Amino acid sequence: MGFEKEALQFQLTNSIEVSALQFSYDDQPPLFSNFNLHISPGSRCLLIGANGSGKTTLLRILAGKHMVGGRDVVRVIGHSAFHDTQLVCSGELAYLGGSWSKTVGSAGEIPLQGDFSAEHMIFGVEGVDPERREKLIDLLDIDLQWRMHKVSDGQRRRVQICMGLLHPFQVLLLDEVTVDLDVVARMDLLDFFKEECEGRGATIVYATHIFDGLESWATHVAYIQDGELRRSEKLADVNEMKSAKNLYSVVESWLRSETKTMTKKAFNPASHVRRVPTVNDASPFRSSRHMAYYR
Ligand SMILES: Nc1ncnc2c1ncn2[C@@H]1O[C@H](COP(=O)(O)OP(=O)(O)OP(=O)(O)O)[C@@H](O)[C@H]1O
Repeated sequence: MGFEKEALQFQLTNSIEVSALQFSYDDQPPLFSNFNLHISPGSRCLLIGANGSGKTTLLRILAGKHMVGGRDVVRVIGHSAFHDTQLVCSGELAYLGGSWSKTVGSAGEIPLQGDFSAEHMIFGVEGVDPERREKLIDLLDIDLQWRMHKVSDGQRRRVQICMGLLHPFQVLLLDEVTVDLDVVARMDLLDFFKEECEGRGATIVYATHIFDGLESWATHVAYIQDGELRRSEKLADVNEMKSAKNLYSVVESWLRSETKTMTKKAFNPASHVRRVPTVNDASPFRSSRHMAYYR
């Protein structure tokens, strides 16, 4: 199936459209109920939310990894993310997730075991423009002789990222993949993403807890709380940004006000949504949304 990319590009108002999404994991209450999201072409959208708010799940749904309702619920560049498998096969929709064992863009599932070189991995991806491949190898400062089972986490991550970007994506979903990268690699990669959006009209959704350098990088923010979209707007329109030091402090204030709201709800006898905290909740081993700040 040919996608007639350029014709589509002109017609599309949104490269990502989520309409009335419902989703729950087995035997759990719904994580998303009537969730809507629209992201326009060329956007670099930060997906923000506390730990467990649903960012990874949403990105995986956008990546077509979960079937959710009919063909019109999740549309990516005009196609059903789940049903139109060509989206992923062609590399137009790429997903870079948090772990090496996950699907790497259009390259499929990457096995972890075995003594493979970086060269073997990277050159194993077919149908790639050699110039783009060289550019990425250079950008990510990859030594093709690296043995994948002997390199550091950050070096392994560079190879993973390189493979995921080999095909020129139209939509790229990033689930905190820059976490192991050093500052230079991270900034160079962010610059590359910016070029891809500005030059080719590509769209990026980036879930992260690290906000350094993102004020001037991101064009939009989408903030979710417990599976609900709280804000979705241009970064330039975020009011709090006008008086805040940086994006980090704005996000910190959003997440802190979540905690306050939750505490109020927990102590409100009329509320059946939140349970009242117990003594055990003071345990240092209990998961906390503020772990987000330390990642
Ligand atoms: N495979 C799964 N089965 C059941 N529940 C899951 C599964 N994956 C995630 N969840 C639950 O869904 C909710 C959202 O998880 P998700 O991983 O999407 O959050 P997140 O915003 O990406 O969090 P983080 O910032 O910690 O990465 C959490 O309550 C989590 O426990």
